[in-house]
Amino acid sequence: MTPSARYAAAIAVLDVILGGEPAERALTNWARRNRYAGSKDRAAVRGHVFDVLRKKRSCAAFGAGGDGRALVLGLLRQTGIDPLSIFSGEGYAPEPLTEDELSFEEPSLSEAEAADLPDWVWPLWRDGLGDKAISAAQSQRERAKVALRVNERLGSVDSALQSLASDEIEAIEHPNVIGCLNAVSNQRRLAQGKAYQTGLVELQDASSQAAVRSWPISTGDRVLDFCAGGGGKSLALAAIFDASVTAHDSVFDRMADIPVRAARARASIKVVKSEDLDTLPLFDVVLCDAPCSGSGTWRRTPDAKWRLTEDELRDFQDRQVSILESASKFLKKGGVLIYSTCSVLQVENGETGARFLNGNPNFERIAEELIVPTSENDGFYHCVYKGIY
Ligand SMILES: C[S@@+](CC[C@H](N)C(=O)[O-])C[C@H]1O[C@@H](n2cnc3c(N)ncnc32)[C@H](O)[C@@H]1O
Repeated sequence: MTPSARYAAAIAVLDVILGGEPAERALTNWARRNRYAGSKDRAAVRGHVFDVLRKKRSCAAFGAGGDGRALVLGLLRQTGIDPLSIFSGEGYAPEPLTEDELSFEEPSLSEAEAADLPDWVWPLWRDGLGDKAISAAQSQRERAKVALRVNERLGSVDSALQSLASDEIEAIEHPNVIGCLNAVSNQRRLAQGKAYQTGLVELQDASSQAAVRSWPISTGDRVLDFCAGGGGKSLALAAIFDASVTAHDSVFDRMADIPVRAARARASIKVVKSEDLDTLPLFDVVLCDAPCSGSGTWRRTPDAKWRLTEDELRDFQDRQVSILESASKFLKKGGVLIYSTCSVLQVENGETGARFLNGNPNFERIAEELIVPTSENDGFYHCVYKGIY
């Protein structure tokens, strides 16, 4: 496909997404209907679609409209690509620009438009991030890095870099987070590469890695990962602390990959059903990596940024408080309860914690950190509570 044809395809997919279809499904359906598109074409179309979704508001302002065509026009204008070179009407290119489209004046954007956030989210974002609000929002307008955690039980950073290099995957050490690498070339080879297949590296964002490393966990502690999902935190806990990790999730099937991932990492992680938790001895540490809006990771799932509603955000807080309360029942007296989200909004972070502490005065907060999203890492919040009697 020519570059113009890829943009034309992106326009078509965006129109489907704007009609209400989730982004991933719209892209998969497009690829099924257009079998001639090779893997590079699919990756390019996907890249254009996600670039637009991350910057949908500013693209609409720069493209003077809200449909796929206007959004792609707005994207090109923001990225400095001459729209005339794409909207040529030749072959499978988008139709040439109309006179209206050609008469463009640079728009003046509101703060929320420039931040590419919904109007109602912007004040919450600013309250959560203070003087970092604008830079954090800008970071969510760009593609995320591909971050890896070196499994230090299986090898060193150097051995991981060498193994990746033998598969022609170039990686560099993260500037601030120990044991974290950023894959900078041939990222699509990772999953089949030796380093990943042998468990020497695992995909995990730098902010999650930094947070896990800071937690007060000792070798041999019994840790319950109460909201384990696919097991990203369970694997990091097992690798970093050599802890005995039990994984639980209210949706058991979400943990289906944990045994395979744990075997690859040579970690021992016990996966349990909700009804079996009561039969286990109480834990030294309980982690609640709770469901949330994902506002710190919106560059990865940009359509979620535009779908979130105020009611859903309040519902998240209610669920988070209830999860903390349920999970804390499995903690030993004096144990450590850790709460984390990949959100930067106080509604889901400090406010959730305050409600939990209000109803549970037998806990005190001993540490709290909001990791601000940057080009190097996602946003992440974590808070450590200790049982005091
Ligand atoms: C943010 S995800 C967890 C991500 C995972 N810890 C990781 O690092 O890959 C939140 C998980 O919480 C689970 N969940 C939702 N409500 C829950 C509840 N009441 N009890 C336990 N888990 C719950 C969801 O099924 C989801 O898998």
